[in-house]
Amino acid sequence: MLRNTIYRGSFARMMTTGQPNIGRFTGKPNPVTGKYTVPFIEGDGVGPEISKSVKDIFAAAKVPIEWEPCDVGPIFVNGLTTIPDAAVQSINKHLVALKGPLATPIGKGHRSLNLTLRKTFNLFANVRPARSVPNYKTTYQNVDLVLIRENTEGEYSGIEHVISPGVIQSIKLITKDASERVIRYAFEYTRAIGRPRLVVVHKSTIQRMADGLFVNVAKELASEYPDIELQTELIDNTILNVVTHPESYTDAVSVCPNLYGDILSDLNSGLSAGSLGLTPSANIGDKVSIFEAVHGSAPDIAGQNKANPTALLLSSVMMLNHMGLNEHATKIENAILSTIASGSENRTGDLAGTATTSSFTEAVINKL
Ligand SMILES: NC(=O)C1=CN([C@@H]2O[C@H](COP(=O)(O)OP(=O)(O)OC[C@H]3O[C@@H](n4cnc5c(N)ncnc54)[C@H](O)[C@@H]3O)[C@@H](O)[C@H]2O)C=CC1
Ligand SMILES: O=C(O)CCC(=O)C(=O)O
Repeated sequence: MLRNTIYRGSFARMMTTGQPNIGRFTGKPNPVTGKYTVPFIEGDGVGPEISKSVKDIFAAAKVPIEWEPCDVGPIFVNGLTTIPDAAVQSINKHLVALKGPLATPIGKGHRSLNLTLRKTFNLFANVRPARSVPNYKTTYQNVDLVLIRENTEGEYSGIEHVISPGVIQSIKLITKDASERVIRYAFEYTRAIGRPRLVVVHKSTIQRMADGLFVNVAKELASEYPDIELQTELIDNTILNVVTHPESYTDAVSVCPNLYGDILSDLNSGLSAGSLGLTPSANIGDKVSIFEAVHGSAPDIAGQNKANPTALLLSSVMMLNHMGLNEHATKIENAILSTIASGSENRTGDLAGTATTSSFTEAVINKL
């Protein structure tokens, strides 16, 4: 009974009671202050602006969290991109972090720090829910999509070679271990939020060995989850179905290899909100988890007080639920959703409103 009611009517609240058995938070508050320490990577571009919004709202809501600034500025070790030891130690100590967007230079300089973080902490599953906001009308209504993306390999393995001038080989690495880890998590997650269906999105007609392995692992694991119906779907069919009938996925969780998940989740954001500014995510590992917005550093609007902080705020709500601070999560989530629903003067430009990052933040604080 509980399983069918957990996810309904809430945005990003699926982790409240229905915690999967994998990747649970084991951190403890400081025994003296009663507060949890959470490393905060504010990020680039709009990162500092939307991070300030989170900090202001958390302070107003009296959330028992102390932020620890976390610098992940790139360091090169034997030519490989890595992050400072202090950041690794802080995140390993506190077992959780909140992260703003990190920009990646194109074609030169350091490798993506987003990927480096996911690899460093083995954050194997990226949970990306995309839901319509109640009373905020977009082209599509009642969209409620949950996507889990493999987060450590696939096309993001960073293995590329020049075979000969003008010929590049880029390797999509798929391993049984990583596939098993994310698909098992996806089964557990589907069960925990009370959905009856897990859809494996793939292209094994073409990527016969790589996606074939991913699909076969799912089929093998399915016998351990007789309460969940496993379906497989070619990615091109998924794209068409999700655009024409997004409501047909409201009883399902989807899981897919890395790049498909990156692309599909932006599509899901567009369908649910018409913007990237609302979609949160959780990068889950066995020990550590890092929460971040799906969007990037939005350099086109950085420093202009225009960014929508909701995606990072909802990521922080997912984090609070993950940490068991459910009441604070619900309070902040409700304040955000009712602010967005309250009219265009309280919505940022990406939602066709006139609010600034700071006026939206004020409005949320007034609704706490
Ligand atoms: N997880 C991460 O930290 C990610 C980082 N990136 C990095 O971000 C940089 C910019 O990437 P883009 O491809 O331009 O994608 P982007 O997500 O930064 O921006 C795409 C479009 O969405 C808008 N947008 C994004 N977030 C918004 C917000 N909170 N409020 C209002 N509008 C918003 C932007 O203004 C832009 O028009 C790149 O360096 C990229 O590597 C990109 C995606 C994810
Ligand atoms: O790291 C980047 O530059 C982009 C990362 C990204 O799009 C993602 O995987 O979320």
